[in-house]
Amino acid sequence: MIVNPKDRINGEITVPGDKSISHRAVMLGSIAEGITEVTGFLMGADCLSTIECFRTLGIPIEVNDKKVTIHGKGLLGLAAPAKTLDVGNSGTTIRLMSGILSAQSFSSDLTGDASIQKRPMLRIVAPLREMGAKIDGKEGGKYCPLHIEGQPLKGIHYNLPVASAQVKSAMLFASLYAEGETIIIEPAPSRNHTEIMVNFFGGKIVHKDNVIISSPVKKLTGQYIEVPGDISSAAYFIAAALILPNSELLIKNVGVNPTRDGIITVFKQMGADIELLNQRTQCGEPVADILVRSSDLHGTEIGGSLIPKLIDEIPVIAAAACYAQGITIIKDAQELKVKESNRIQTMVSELKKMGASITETDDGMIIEGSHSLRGSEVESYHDHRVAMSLAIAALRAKGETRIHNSDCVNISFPDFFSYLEKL
Ligand SMILES: O=C(O)C1=C[C@@H](OP(=O)(O)O)[C@@H](O)[C@H](O)C1
Ligand SMILES: C=C(OP(=O)(O)O)C(=O)O
Repeated sequence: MIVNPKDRINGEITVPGDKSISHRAVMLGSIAEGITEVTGFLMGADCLSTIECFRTLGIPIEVNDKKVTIHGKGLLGLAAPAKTLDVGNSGTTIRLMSGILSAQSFSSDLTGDASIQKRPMLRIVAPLREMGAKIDGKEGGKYCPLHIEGQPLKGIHYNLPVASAQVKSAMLFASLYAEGETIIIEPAPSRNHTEIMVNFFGGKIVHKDNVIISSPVKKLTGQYIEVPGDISSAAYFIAAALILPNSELLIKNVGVNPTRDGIITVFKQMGADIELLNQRTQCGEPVADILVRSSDLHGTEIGGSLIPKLIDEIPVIAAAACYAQGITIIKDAQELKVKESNRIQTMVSELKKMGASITETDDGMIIEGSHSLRGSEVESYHDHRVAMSLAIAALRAKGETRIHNSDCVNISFPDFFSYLEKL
């Protein structure tokens, strides 16, 4: 993809549906009784992988435009799969589904693409084993392919070693089937879409401070789910409107769950002019319209419990920080090393090619802003967030930027480049 500089973006947009919420709607819809209708579903490759996996497990799922209809068969209504479940590039799919599959009365195998095969799985394998699951994988369960032999499970008390919504959610899905309560303690709040949606389908998860208590359920009931726009996708256009002078952009219908809104906190900390309008709740999720105007950003420090609330937005924050006055320090973000690429390494190397003054650290990066970047040849490393973040950096660079392997935007935002073009 070739991106040329732009002096402003203006207008009103909506962004595609939230990826995390779309995955969970298919999973819960499949194990609920009756029909679940989902509007605003993200038709990105990751969520389509989740649909295909549940079809392989015998769940009829229809896809029409952005509406998905799931004919749920109840908690134990999934059928033994006739083939290995292929999660493609999606960490959320493999980790969350493992929680459900651990409790079934059949065996299953899960794998995915080259990137998924390098991502850590012991983080879910270990707690699921404690719950009684028979789950194994390559190198003793460190990596997929995973093999799961469904078993009766029991609730446990577990201190999460990393603030990961995927680990928490794998356990919460398993807890629906377990004997007794499952108690999870989080080191810092991570996205709570599973908790919200399980309760919306009739489950019982309570949350007090950093403790989450989930009780087993007898049944879940199909629901109508409206998926809001993904704040992780809105993030690219928020950043673009902030760094390009004379911009004003209204992004309508975006999920602003407080466990996901770290990017707004950080940009405001950097001096951004961002307003949340028309705040409301939709299927238990906070939603708003986001109004962004160009701003003179200054550097900031980002770390601690803010990191899980903006983990997927760090690449685009890094791109914006290149155009801020002064130094931005991002720390406590080691989790970036185990995403689709090592996002600390890949963002630092590619922004450097564009002339950024940016240094990799053990747990993040340090960016000295206000250097004007130059258009360059850069690489996405097949990581959708890296491709889109580089495109945003390119909008204010001098000259043309060529992003190699940019097709990976299909994972979470298939129309990303046509959005950019329209704006
Ligand atoms: O639960 C989810 O939907 C997600 C959780 C996060 O991963 P971790 O749980 O590994 O932090 C995030 O990076 C991913 O894009 C989606
Ligand atoms: C890390 C991501 O997703 P997943 O873990 O589901 O592959 C992402 O979308 O940035």
